[in-house]
Amino acid sequence: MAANTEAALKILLVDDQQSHRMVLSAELQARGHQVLETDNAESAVRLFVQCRPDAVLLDVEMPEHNGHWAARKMRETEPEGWTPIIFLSGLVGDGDLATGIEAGGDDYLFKPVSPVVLHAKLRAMQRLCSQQRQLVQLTDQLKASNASLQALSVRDPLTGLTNRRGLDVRLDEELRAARRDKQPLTLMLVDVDNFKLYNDTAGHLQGDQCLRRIGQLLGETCRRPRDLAARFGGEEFVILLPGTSHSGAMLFAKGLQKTMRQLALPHPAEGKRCVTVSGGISTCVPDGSTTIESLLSRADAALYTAKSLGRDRFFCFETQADTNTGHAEAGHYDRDQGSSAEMF
Ligand SMILES: Nc1nc2c(ncn2[C@@H]2O[C@H](COP(=O)(O)OP(=O)(O)OP(=O)(O)O)[C@@H](O)[C@H]2O)c(=O)[nH]1
Repeated sequence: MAANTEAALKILLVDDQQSHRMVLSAELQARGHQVLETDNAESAVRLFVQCRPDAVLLDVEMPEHNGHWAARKMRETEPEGWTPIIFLSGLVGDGDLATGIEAGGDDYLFKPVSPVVLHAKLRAMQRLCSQQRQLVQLTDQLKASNASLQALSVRDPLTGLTNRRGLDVRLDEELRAARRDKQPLTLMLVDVDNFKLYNDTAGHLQGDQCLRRIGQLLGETCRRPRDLAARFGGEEFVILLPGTSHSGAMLFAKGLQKTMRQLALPHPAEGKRCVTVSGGISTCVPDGSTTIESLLSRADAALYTAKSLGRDRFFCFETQADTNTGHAEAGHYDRDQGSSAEMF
């Protein structure tokens, strides 16, 4: 490349007169630019799409379609991008200039083109182009940062589960969907038993570790795409099971208890063997009067009962069934929606 301040560009040169093209092309190539040439508007648009040049030098007066037409078409192919288009014209009227800019052109060069003016304009376009690229890059970075901030804002840092804020959003969505589709929705409040004792005996850091492990287990237990495990706060978790009936919820809870037993997290307090959890279940096909608060308060009441009955169990508000007494076992173990075993 010759000694100048322009970086090499890929330039699409469109002019129906071969002699003009030859002069300009030679001038541009002497400065190290790569030149793509064509003599008509239609093939110019095709080349523009195929080769994505860095800049376009576009004759205005051409047979068939003129340069303004080509500029319009080029702009249509890059709604979010911007490639500099400089018109080459023998016309000097204000009206022509305005029409060209209106059609998507950025500047005008009047024939015969002065090499000094040509390179000055190319440099100016390059500057604008690189600023625009930086802006696009910054915008992309900003979008990525926003997306990760958004993800962080709904994540509980200790367990990695969805936090209360994320839960509120999902609860609202699932409640609306269940109401609309007339499908059951199960909400469980899961609380670690005797956790104050755990902390008091093993210390808060060890307590955190225990919560992390339980959070992981709950997350892994929620296998269906719309199932959700969330940290409700403190040592309390929420499990949301869309499309899951009373019987399905009991089946899920029993499975969870089994996994907890297999995990056998030791409880550090004297007289205690393993960490257990209790759960309150609320299942309903929501109607117009069902709210997030009413679901949570029924699950909370059921959790209170589970605790009072001796902990290490799940209790269902609507059926008053207890996972440890076998009340709900009479053939109601199909978690799938629409089962004939549903109890509503
Ligand atoms: N380590 C740790 N402890 C927490 C966290 N959040 C809440 N806790 C503790 O969890 C304990 C909950 O105690 P309680 O509400 O009395 O419940 P519990 O001791 O589990 O008793 P039951 O629920 O009746 O079985 C309190 O000591 C809280 O300080 C946390 O993020 N990390």
